[in-house]
Amino acid sequence: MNDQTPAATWTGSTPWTGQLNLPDAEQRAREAGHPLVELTDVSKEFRTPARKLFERGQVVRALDGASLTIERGESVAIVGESGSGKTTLIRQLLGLSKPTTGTIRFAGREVDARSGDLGWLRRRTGLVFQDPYSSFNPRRTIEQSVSESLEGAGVAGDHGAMVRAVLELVGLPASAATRYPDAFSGGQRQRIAVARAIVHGPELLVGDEPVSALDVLVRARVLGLLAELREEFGLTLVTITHDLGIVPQLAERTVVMQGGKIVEDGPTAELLEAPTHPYTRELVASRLRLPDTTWRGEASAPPSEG
Ligand SMILES: Nc1ncnc2c1ncn2[C@@H]1O[C@H](COP(=O)(O)OP(=O)(O)OP(=O)(O)O)[C@@H](O)[C@H]1O
Repeated sequence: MNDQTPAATWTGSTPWTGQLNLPDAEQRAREAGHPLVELTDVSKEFRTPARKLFERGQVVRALDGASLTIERGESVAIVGESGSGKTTLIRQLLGLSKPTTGTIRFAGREVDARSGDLGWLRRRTGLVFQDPYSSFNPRRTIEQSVSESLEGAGVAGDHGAMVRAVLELVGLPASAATRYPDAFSGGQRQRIAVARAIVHGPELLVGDEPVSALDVLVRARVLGLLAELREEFGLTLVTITHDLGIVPQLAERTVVMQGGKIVEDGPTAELLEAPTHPYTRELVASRLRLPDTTWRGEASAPPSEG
């Protein structure tokens, strides 16, 4: 089977039950006045290991006073050079790491990474990693891997049926559930990674370079899938990318990071057309000068579907 399937055309017979986990009317009313995500003056410092005895390691300020508000249903791209703090920002946002200073709120509720009780946030968020090859355990079936999100979010019910339904939702046959990752091409694995990130019905889907390992055609299809999921289920998307070329298709709003700071934040079209910060101007200019350097062929041949 090659990756020709149109994005998010759900033709399965089992309804995708992930959406049943969304907040009920009472909770929605309680949260109505709050943005989905709110970072206020968030900084994160790391201390690098000391090289000599009695010496203290150096402090790296990975995030420096970042404030960001994301409303429900928005799609936001986060761009910036390597080391600018993009991953650190989303790790704070998902409660995977505690900021040194500042606060993070999700739907008005404070995210405390040390509370040990972030099940509520796991249920409401999903994450897609960059590498479709290393992000799956080769010894676990697709059903086992995708089910992990349901277990992590504490979702009750028939996990097998939920996995099959979500696989169909992302354009794969339900029979993919019983196969192993090496049966799938890079693009198909990224569809499965999307399935794993949404199976439990999150409202926020975060992607850390989710398409940068894919060739241009497959990349466009996976971006199309994300756009359709957003439209159909009202998902909020936050996506890190190095590639300014995909930003117009991906997000109507772009946040530019440099040295741990958010240096520009605005509508994508305006930001690319008339960047105001010198660093954004530099990024846009270098994009225009360079060919598409991230192009790569698919690393495995498309398998045949028996
Ligand atoms: N656990 C850590 N310990 C020490 N320094 C860290 C740690 N995590 C991140 N850093 C440093 O913080 C800075 C920001 O890193 P981060 O990974 O957030 O950047 P990035 O923009 O996501 O980069 P890339 O695009 O390469 O993934 C970098 O200087 C990085 O070396």
